[in-house]
Amino acid sequence: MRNPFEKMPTILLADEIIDKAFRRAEKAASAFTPRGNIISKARQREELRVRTVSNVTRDSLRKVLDRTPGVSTLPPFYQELLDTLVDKRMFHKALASINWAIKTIRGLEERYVEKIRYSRDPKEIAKLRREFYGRVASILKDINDNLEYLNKARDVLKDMPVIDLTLPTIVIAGHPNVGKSTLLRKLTNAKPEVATYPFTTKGINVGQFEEHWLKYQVIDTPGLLDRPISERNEIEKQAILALRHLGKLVIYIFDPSEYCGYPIEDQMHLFEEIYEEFGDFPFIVVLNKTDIASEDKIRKVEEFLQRRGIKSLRIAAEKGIGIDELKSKVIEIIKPEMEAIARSMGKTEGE
Ligand SMILES: Nc1nc2c(ncn2[C@@H]2O[C@H](COP(=O)(O)OP(=O)(O)OP(=O)(O)O)[C@@H](O)[C@H]2O)c(=O)[nH]1
Repeated sequence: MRNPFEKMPTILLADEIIDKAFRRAEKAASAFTPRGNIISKARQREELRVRTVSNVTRDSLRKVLDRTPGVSTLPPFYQELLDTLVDKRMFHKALASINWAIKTIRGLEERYVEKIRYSRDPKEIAKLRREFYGRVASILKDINDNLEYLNKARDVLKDMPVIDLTLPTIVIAGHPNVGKSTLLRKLTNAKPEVATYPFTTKGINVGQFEEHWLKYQVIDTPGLLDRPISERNEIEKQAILALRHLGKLVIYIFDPSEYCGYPIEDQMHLFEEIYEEFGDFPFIVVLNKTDIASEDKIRKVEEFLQRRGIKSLRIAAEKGIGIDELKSKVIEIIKPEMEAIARSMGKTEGE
């Protein structure tokens, strides 16, 4: 799946829509040669103006609705993300106001066309058309704040990371500088895709890799799973929730060399927090930078994990040491899921 907001158009604001609609109506009226007596001509010309203004306005607004996915139609991951990036309620309200404007303008169009058709006075006919213009303009101005809001939301949402929701997803966690991006690069052949999020200055790294003929995905979210929960704000908590919807497996990285700048005691503490938060997930714990870490520190971390009944794997991501073994472990855990996907794909193809 691609970013569901990718196709969201630039949204014209009230003044721009009004200008465009009125200009089109004048153009249509000047190119049109009405027939009949003076009353009939006035009726035809003004009806054309009213219909054109209504059509152009409603088309502009409908385009926004058509190309913007409704909140409730999105998978949970994107719903959480939406709420993290923009206010889901405001977003929903803005779309609803556009819907309201379309319906109201359509209703007014019918009423004014009818009034114009019944009027016998060219002056009154022109006045009715002006009145209709005024009402359309005021409806658009009423929803202008919402249009502005959607435009801002669009700028944020169209840059959402392209994360494939159908792929089994591995979430990488651990303190900054322990080697998360290095490991992601080693696990995935692809150049990690980086998209910026407001909750992290660095963006999110996504890489995919293929084993046999099935793909899976590795995500590293700097700023999210690398600090104690007490330091996280609401937005970050929500983003973690989004990760929970998506992830299938957590790879937790320790850096027993402490070159990352965090003593192993801090790392153990953070591990406990993440382990609790993702308690229902399978975990693979790796000890990175074993090429430079002291055996003493490595042992300390291993013993800490063993006390909790957790096995760990020694690696040195930069040198590629232990990566194959790690991949096998990943496959072992994810394989049942991959097979299920393969079965469902086979089924669809066979049908
Ligand atoms: N000696 C050694 N250095 C490593 C190893 N893995 C990563 N590094 C180094 O550790 C530093 C941090 O690695 P990153 O992969 O950027 O760490 P990160 O966890 O992604 O960092 P943030 O994105 O800042 O959270 C870099 O200078 C790497 O070159 C390793 O196995 N051995």
